Amino acid sequence: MFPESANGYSFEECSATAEWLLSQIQIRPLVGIVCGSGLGRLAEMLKDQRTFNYSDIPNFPQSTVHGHAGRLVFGTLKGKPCVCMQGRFHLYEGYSIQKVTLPIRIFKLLGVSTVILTNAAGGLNLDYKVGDIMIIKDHINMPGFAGNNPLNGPNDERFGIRFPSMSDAYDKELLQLAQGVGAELGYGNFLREGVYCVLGGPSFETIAECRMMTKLGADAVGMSTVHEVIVARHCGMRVLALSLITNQAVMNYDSQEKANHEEVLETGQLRAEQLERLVTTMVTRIQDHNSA
Ligand SMILES: O=P(O)(O)O[C@H]1O[C@H](CO)[C@@H](O)[C@H]1O
Ligand code: HPA
Repeated sequence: MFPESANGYSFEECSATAEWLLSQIQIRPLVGIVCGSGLGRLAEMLKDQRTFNYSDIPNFPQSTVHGHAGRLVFGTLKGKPCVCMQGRFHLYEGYSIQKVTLPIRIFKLLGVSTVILTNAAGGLNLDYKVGDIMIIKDHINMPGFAGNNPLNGPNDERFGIRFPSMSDAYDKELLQLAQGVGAELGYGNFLREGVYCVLGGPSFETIAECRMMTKLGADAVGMSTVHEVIVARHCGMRVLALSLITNQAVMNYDSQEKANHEEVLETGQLRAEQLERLVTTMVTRIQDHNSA
């Protein structure tokens, strides 16, 4: 089955981690940010930082992937209190899906009401170019089809309901705000809106798999984010998610191209500044909501 399947953290364990963090910091974050592969510089935009290595936080898993520093950073973005994961967890690291998504529940217990997730993704849509930023409007959860869902196991109503809807996973108001801010910043010719398909990884996709995902309506493919979105929505936080298209998925048998993590990290560096500007400008404009 899946690693440590259905072994989540209890509400009390999550609360203990959140209370430990709250006892060390002055600020109360309203926005939670997750940095994708190679996109960790975003955390450096925070002012008056207080940083924790994941290894020092009770119950936290460790980052094992190059391009994911493994630090939780608290601070403000233009005065707005934020918490930022400089490095996320992935299923292929061998963690249970509940462990992968634990920080999202911690965000909730810290007082976060809006989550902004970023990721690096392969472009499936033939119109997409490397360096495009895709605002995620919907997802296809492949591990979910196989029964690997972060909400598996007993449901604790203190987090959320047993059967949460996902037709409203990506907040429409935040999506429009991202479009508006992107247009203002002059990102019109590389800002997209599309469907993200998550796979388990860590192997990249075959050509046949990429063709299949395109037929299913996916515009980009990656190995993260969706589990975090499900957990965030389950506990009532609003979600905005952005994919940086770091490489073109290989769709042709004649192609000599091969997906590789180095290219993913390099593209991250090229577009990091624009992505940072988009996220920071958005954060300053977000209206605070207590729940979705
Ligand atoms: O989704 P993030 O964390 O950005 O990372 C992406 O980059 C890695 C592959 O290069 C995979 O982990 C994929 O999911
Ligand atoms: N496939 C899966 N995950 C990814 C890719 C890809 O092409 N690029 C960045 N993350």
